[in-house]
Amino acid sequence: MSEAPRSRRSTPWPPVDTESPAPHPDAPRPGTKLAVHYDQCFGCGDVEGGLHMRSTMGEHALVHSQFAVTEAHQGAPGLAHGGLLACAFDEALGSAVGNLLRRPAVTGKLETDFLRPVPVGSTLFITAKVDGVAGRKLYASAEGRLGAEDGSVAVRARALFVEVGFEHFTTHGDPDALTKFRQTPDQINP
Ligand SMILES: CCCCCCCCCC(=O)SCCNC(=O)CCNC(=O)[C@H](O)C(C)(C)COP(=O)(O)OP(=O)(O)OC[C@H]1O[C@@H](n2cnc3c(N)ncnc32)[C@H](O)[C@@H]1OP(=O)(O)O
Repeated sequence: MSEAPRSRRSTPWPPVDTESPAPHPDAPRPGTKLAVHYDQCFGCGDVEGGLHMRSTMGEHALVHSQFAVTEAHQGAPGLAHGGLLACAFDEALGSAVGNLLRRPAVTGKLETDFLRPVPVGSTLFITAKVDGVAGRKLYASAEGRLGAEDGSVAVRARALFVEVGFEHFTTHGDPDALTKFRQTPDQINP
């Protein structure tokens, strides 16, 4: 298959004027393996049937994640489910926002382009970056390549994350959320 056309994307990105994303002074150094942000997270935690994603801080403020597609992730026989691929990108994009900016945020909008089928047994190499910041609005994008860092692009995604206070998690989720984040080795924002 030839390289997927960028023409599938017609709208500008980020969609509003933004400032360049300045990495937080405490952002992990390039080469750092990023720890699980919450041990019960479906994307990166030690959850049965979860995605078990692992991420590393790269050069040039890029975050590299890997998603190994197993039989538990199928939609059609032998192929990854698109919703789970979207989940993998939500995780990878969130990891880029959380680790680079160290600002607690949740996904407001997530857009995916599925360019090639992703087979069971393959590994998707996802590279994510923060594209811009406009107040509480944090824009990020990613692409996933099949089998290797320089493999064919199979999926692209972009997302708006919205910065929230920690009361977002304690009010809407678990009142002990802050403690639970702190029990994990590397949380969203200590
Ligand atoms: C190391 C860390 C690794 C972390 C990895 C985690 C990966 C997983 C991340 C997730 O999956 S988070 C879970 C899924 N997301 C949610 O549950 C969020 C649910 N939605 C909300 O809680 C609220 O809608 C939200 C906090 C996103 C926004 O509500 P707010 O009342 O705080 O803000 P508001 O609605 O005023 O929006 C703020 C700005 O964002 C804009 N906005 C919000 N949602 C939007 C949207 N969907 N599309 C476009 N713009 C949007 C909104 O227009 C506005 O723009 P302006 O400031 O210019 O007026």
